[in-house]
Amino acid sequence: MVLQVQEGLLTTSSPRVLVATAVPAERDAVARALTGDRISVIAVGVGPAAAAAATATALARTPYDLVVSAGIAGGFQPEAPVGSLVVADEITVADLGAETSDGFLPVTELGFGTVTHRPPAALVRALATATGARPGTVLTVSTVTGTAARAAELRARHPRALAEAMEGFGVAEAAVAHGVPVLELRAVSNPVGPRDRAAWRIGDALAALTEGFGKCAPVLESWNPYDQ
Ligand SMILES: O=C(O)c1cccc(C(=O)CC[C@H]2O[C@@H](n3cnc4c(=O)[nH]cnc43)[C@H](O)[C@@H]2O)c1
Repeated sequence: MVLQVQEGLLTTSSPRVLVATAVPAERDAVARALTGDRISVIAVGVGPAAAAAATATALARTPYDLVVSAGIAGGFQPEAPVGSLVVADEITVADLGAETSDGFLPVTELGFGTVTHRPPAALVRALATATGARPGTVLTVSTVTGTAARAAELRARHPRALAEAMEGFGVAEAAVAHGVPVLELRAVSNPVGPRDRAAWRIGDALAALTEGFGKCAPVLESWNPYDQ
């Protein structure tokens, strides 16, 4: 719920929410769950750079109160099984930094920028309750993990990681630049680990995304941005 003054009167309305998916199939899965005109869904492209550019462009054109990065994802096993939902309490970029002989250094340890954005905690809890999504860290990667060794390395560096996808951090950077809070909600299509593209359960994950958004839309529409 958003408070506004119109012609001297204090009125309320639902927040305007922008949902950013990577590809049109994910956009359509989210849109299937929505009624009303307060939540808009766009496909912003694959990867953090495309996602940041398209999200920033959308935010520059239209004022939104909240941005949600959404779509399918790889799930770390056994915590995030295929078909389950995860909601990010931390959106962390996993491969922005420098490789050294002592291992990976995130950009923050090089003295630059940020690697994590934190969605509003009360809203994360409300979405987890409404949808059954598990809350935890969702990693953003530019390269889909394809080996057990890389999966183990990511989990060692990010013990709270539940899932990896490719857009959340880019969407979050754009949202933060516009002063707008951000969420990430993902449906798990595949385990993070050895590459087996044929085994991705994209249909099941898209169905879970539609069901999840059906449950979270009322929560988003009644959210008070002052309840961070
Ligand atoms: O081929 C299709 O029908 C189709 C339908 C919906 C989505 C796709 C994608 O390929 C989406 C790519 C998107 O998915 C995320 N993703 C999914 N699994 C992983 C993963 O294991 N590691 C990283 N990212 C993953 C990611 O956000 C991609 O942008 C195809």
